[in-house]
Amino acid sequence: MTETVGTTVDTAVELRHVYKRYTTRRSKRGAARVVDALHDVSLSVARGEFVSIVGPSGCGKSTLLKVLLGLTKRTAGEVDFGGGSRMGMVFQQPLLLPWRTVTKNLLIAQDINHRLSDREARERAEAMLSMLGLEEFADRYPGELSGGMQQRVGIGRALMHDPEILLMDEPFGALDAMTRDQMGMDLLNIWERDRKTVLFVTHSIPESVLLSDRVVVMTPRPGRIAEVIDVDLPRPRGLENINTPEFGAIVRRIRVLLNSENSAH
Ligand SMILES: Nc1ncnc2c1ncn2[C@@H]1O[C@H](COP(=O)(O)OP(=O)(O)OP(=O)(O)O)[C@@H](O)[C@H]1O
Repeated sequence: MTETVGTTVDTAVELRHVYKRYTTRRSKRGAARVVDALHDVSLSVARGEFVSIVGPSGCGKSTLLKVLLGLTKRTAGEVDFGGGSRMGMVFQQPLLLPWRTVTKNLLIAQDINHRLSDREARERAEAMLSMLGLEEFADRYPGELSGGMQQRVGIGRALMHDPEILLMDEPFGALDAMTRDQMGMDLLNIWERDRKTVLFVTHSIPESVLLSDRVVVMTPRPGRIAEVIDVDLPRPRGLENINTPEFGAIVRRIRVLLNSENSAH
């Protein structure tokens, strides 16, 4: 591994002392409202690493992803992308266009920027559908798919342009518990294949432990990093891991951390 100053070439993204303050416009009577969403966040994510972010509602998890995406400007600090900054984003809702078929939904970005030849794009969409187990649904419309299938299309769409980093904001939050577990396993399978760097926001501590190499635990607003927990459970992992004492111990540790951070405020 070649070292450069501060980062290694194997760093996918590094945040250094990142702050985000939202300032809402002054209303007729009141003063401008200020919300400190991120406070001195420093984090280095290695290429191919799966990192989850957990923390209480409103602590700045989505803001962190938005800062990385460039959807919102950080107030201070630095962000470095070591291996390229092409990102794919998956939201809680799959946000598919109901009037386009599954294949055409995968091809949305292609139809806008024509980065690939149409043939290449079509082939990639086909390969994506087969990886997601959705070949038979290529010509169906989103409304004909279950919630889990729709979200799988959402993940496929984010992967279509081979992003260096996959950002996921509560991607399984709208699914029922069983589908959610299954989607976690599907995501792990996809990840085991090409080891994308993943930043995954979730409210579920077991989900974060099952999927991740490390779990970033954040404090209530303004979001700081309370601690980063290593999940050194062997891979490949499966749902049966959840019942092991090692798994339970890590879940408990994160829960205790979140509770103590909550009560400190
Ligand atoms: N565009 C905005 N303008 C003003 N304040 C904002 C804006 N976006 C977010 N905030 C505030 O910043 C704080 C952090 O929000 P954020 O959505 O990042 O939290 P979160 O941890 O993702 O929350 P949740 O878990 O509930 O989704 C919240 O207090 C929120 O109200």
